[in-house]
Amino acid sequence: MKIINLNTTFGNAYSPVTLVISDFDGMHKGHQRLLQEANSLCEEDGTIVAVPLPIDKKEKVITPELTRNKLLQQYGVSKLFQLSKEQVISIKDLLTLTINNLTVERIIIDENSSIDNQQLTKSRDFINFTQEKQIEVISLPPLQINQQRLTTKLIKQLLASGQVEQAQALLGRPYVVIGHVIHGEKLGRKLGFPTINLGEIQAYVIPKPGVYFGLVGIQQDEYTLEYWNVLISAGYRPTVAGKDYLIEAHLLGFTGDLYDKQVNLSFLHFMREEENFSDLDALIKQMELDKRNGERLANLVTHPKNE
Ligand SMILES: Cc1cc2nc3c(=O)[nH]c(=O)nc-3n(C[C@H](O)[C@H](O)[C@H](O)COP(=O)(O)O)c2cc1C
Ligand SMILES: Nc1ncnc2c1ncn2[C@@H]1O[C@H](COP(=O)(O)OP(=O)(O)O)[C@@H](O)[C@H]1O
Repeated sequence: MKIINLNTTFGNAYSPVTLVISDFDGMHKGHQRLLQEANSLCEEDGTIVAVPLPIDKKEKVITPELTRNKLLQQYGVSKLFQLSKEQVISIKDLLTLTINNLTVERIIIDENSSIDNQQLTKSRDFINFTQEKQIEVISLPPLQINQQRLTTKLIKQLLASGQVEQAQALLGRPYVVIGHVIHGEKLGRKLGFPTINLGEIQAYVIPKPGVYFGLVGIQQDEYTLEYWNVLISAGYRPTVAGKDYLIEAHLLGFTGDLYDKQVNLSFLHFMREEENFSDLDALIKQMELDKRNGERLANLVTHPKNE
């Protein structure tokens, strides 16, 4: 997938194209449907260009840029119009620039996409502009799941309440956080439960504090990924007077050194609330119980390691 920066003028080199417009945060089933529609309408050699609408920089996201772009590519997008981090531009100017730089045959758009709190497809400017350029506009309504509109906000709410299975159903894949293993307080090993601590995860939506069952993928090299069942502790660690929200994971049955490795952590099942234990012995006792419960769950799931 080619990433096109909007500072460049491209003339009509890529004509004709289908633009798919959305915020694409989460790349959930609603986003996937927009791209499926684009794939089914495009000729064999038709080009699908994604235009991610900017997200408020303060907002936590489900899929940071790298993950989102990888998924866009998997769903058949061949070019991505993207703003650099420093670029500040209105949605209107973003669309004008994009459309002026390409020969756009059609636009597939999320009906909910809005500009200045107004539905984009209802905005006079958008209607006039697309009519003037004779661009077909296909506006798709949001998917309805159990009488609820499928939105990124809904998935964020599910994660905030620990409902990771429901989030997984709407994403079409588990909620995954990717980070590097950093050093912590080195207490885990003394308790008999060493944990990899994930760094560089500030951009992510944080799931409800608690203990989860999950899966970790460890990137060994470009071609090798290893999977392990994990107990994830996500939260503030009140028992050891932790301050910041932290995501850490104990790999079931693993020994070895994982510092600095890149890992992806899938949240599969919420096991229990995070507790403030009166002492470390009480915490260890509970972690041993978590381990037995985790091992039971591990026997219920299949994943690449077992296949
Ligand atoms: C399975 C598991 C369950 C945990 N549950 C709690 C908990 O309920 N409350 C808490 O304060 N910390 C909990 N923790 C976090 C531990 O306090 C933390 O892993 C320990 O302080 C080691 O930290 P370190 O990795 O910085 O050495 C849990 C950790 C694991 C692995
Ligand atoms: N089963 C395991 N699960 C997680 N980490 C393990 C495991 N076995 C060994 N390790 C190693 O131990 C480290 C965690 O030990 P810990 O005492 O919790 O230190 P820290 O506080 O730096 O995370 C991990 O980063 C990893 O390199």
